[in-house]
Amino acid sequence: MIKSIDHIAIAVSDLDKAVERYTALIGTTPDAARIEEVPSEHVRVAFLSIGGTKIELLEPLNSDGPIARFLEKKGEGLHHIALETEDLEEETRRTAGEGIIPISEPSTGANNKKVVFFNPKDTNRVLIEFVQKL
Ligand SMILES: CC[C@@H](C(=O)O)C(=O)SCCNC(=O)CCNC(=O)[C@H](O)C(C)(C)COP(=O)(O)OP(=O)(O)OC[C@H]1O[C@@H](n2cnc3c(N)ncnc32)[C@H](O)[C@@H]1OP(=O)(O)O
Ligand SMILES: [Co+2]
Repeated sequence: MIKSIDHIAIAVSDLDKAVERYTALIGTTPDAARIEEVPSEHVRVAFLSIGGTKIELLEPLNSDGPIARFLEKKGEGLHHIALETEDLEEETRRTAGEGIIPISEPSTGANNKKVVFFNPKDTNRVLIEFVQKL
């Protein structure tokens, strides 16, 4: 079952500036952001909590990954929506039954969570991530 919206992700070219801007917008301070690098996705990421969900700001670590490609082609902006589930395997089996198949096998995302992505072509041109706490 999908429980909640875990995060809404925005691709940015300068993470530190984006953290300043978004914490100013939300009404908190930059030290409220949880920042980490996820080399497997070629990103540096900041999470800002809002109520029960989060904004995820994504900056490319290098020119190889999906965020670098996205910025090059589309520029900064909304990148994906992540939905939280308690059982990623069960949920992806369920979606496969509906003809919606993940792009790749589950991998480890930020905060050591298990994540999987769906092709935006299958979801009305919005990239969807499923995420499970381990
Ligand atoms: C921090 C870790 C983790 C977490 O814990 O939360 C993350 O969030 S990591 C986030 C970054 N990782 C990913 O995005 C992984 C999944 N993404 C992919 O596999 C690829 O980016 C992609 C979606 C399959 C597209 O890759 P690729 O085919 O290499 O890029 P193209 O530029 O050729 O795009 C093809 C097609 O897809 C459209 N597209 C690309 N990105 C998006 C997007 N974010 N939202 C909507 N549509 C997107 C792109 O416009 C192309 O469309 P057409 O031009 O119509 O073919
Ligand atoms: Co994400």
